[in-house]
Amino acid sequence: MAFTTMALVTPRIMTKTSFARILASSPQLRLYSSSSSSATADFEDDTIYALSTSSPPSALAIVRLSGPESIPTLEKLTSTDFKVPAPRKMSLAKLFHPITKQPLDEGMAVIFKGPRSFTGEDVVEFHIHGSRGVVDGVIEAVSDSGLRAAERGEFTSRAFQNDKLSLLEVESLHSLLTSQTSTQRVLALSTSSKVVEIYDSWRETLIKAMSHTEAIIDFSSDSDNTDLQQPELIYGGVLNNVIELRKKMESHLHDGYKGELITNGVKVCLTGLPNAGKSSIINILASRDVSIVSSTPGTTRDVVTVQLDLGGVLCLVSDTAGLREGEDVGEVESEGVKRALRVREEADIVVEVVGLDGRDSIHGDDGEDDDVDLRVFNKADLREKDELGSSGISISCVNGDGVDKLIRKLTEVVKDRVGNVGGEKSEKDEGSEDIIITKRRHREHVEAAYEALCRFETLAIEGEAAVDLASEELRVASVEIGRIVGRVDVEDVLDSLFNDFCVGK
Ligand SMILES: Nc1nc2c(ncn2[C@@H]2O[C@H](COP(=O)(O)OP(=O)(O)OP(=O)(O)O)[C@@H](O)[C@H]2O)c(=O)[nH]1
Ligand SMILES: [Mg+2]
Repeated sequence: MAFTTMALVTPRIMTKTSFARILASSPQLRLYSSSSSSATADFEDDTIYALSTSSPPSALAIVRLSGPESIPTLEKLTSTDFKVPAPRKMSLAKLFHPITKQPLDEGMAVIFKGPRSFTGEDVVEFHIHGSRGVVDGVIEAVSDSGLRAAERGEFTSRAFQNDKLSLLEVESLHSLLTSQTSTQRVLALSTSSKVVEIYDSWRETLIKAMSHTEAIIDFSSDSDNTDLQQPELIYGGVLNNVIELRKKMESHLHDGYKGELITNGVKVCLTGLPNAGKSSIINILASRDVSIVSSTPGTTRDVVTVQLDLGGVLCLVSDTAGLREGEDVGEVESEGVKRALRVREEADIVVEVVGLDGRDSIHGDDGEDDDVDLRVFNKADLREKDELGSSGISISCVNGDGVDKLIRKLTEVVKDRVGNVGGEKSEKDEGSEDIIITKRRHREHVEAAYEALCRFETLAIEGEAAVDLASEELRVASVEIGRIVGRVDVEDVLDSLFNDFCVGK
């Protein structure tokens, strides 16, 4: 699939006369220094530093230190009459190189005493001017003071190691740092502490249930109690608690994949017959020529995908080959059609573009393709007014008629698919416990826990005979839930996660 490297674009409603072009530049997380090794492998108790803001030049920059030598380093870089400020209070600081005594900058310094800091260690932040000269000078001075350059994500990794953040909160932070749209931002901000609390409470329920079943195992070995054949008597309230939890997991899993859609982007496929105007439409939506337009039917072969921001939701909109078959269709076009069908199949939203060849369907015949979410009748400029039916949306890529309506309608369909994330909360929603799954990893663990609880219920019916196997299923479920938050063996996840962070975070 060809994927354009263009920035995320918010399509602008276009008028007939104004085909405004917007080339928004997406915020790039540039690295000041390049480092590829993971921060988690050899976590040490030394003091680290990094530029936490983007590469110079900028108006201001932040150099951050973490570890036992942070505050002594601040003292080394300032004059003898400098008073280390109280924690969390900004103080003006004239900075000098500790050896050459060359002036570096007049900036601000703030300290955070561990454990009340982001990393849980002593942290110092220099808020300095963002020119290369100043930034390089301060970095060099800090390095000459004996501190080590931080690895990618090492500040966050220390926060995790020091129990300041759970794995799930680290993931949310990463989502926040990489968010491109308002819904991604809102989702990232809403999936940290509240979600941790819920998963932790599930795990607690499971651990309590497990301690009960373990007690039954111990008790049953030196007892000839005949009641032990009846599940209700053996498991008491535990069985009900587990069933209730299993149901909660079930509804949690049936969330329409909204979180994953918001995180990964809603896949929108433009499909239709050759020459209908699919490429013309994607170019209008992207505000640039990403796909070749020509009067020759069968022009598009490869899938061309652009990222769009539709109503605050990241969308991956794909232009695909016109669908046709027959003797005239050569090998290459045929492959294009295959790819087009695959993309259509995998899409979250299918938009069918109808050109002049699809005239018949304009009068309300929605066709037989029930996978189509939106039908767009293109080339309105070439149709008679009375030929324009009521079904779908009528547009013209030549004069811009209906394009604003198309963008509004498409945005509506997309927002319908992802629900109200990022929207205003109704009174009913206030305080609601509903959480949505944002990552495939989380879903897999909830699914595994859910399956273990289903097996538990089946085993529970067998009474005492299967109580040890049933107990094992509770253990499996609790481990799976523990893995989401990062309470149990998560080393494999950590390495790749911290490697995805930028230096300075
Ligand atoms: N008059 C008119 N011509 C249009 C309109 N939209 C597209 N065209 C023309 O129709 C032809 C086909 O447009 P494309 O956008 O390449 O169509 P396509 O659906 O991508 O075609 P394939 O890639 O072959 O499947 C080109 O000559 C366009 O200039 C329209 O709204 N009005
Ligand atoms: Mg095309």
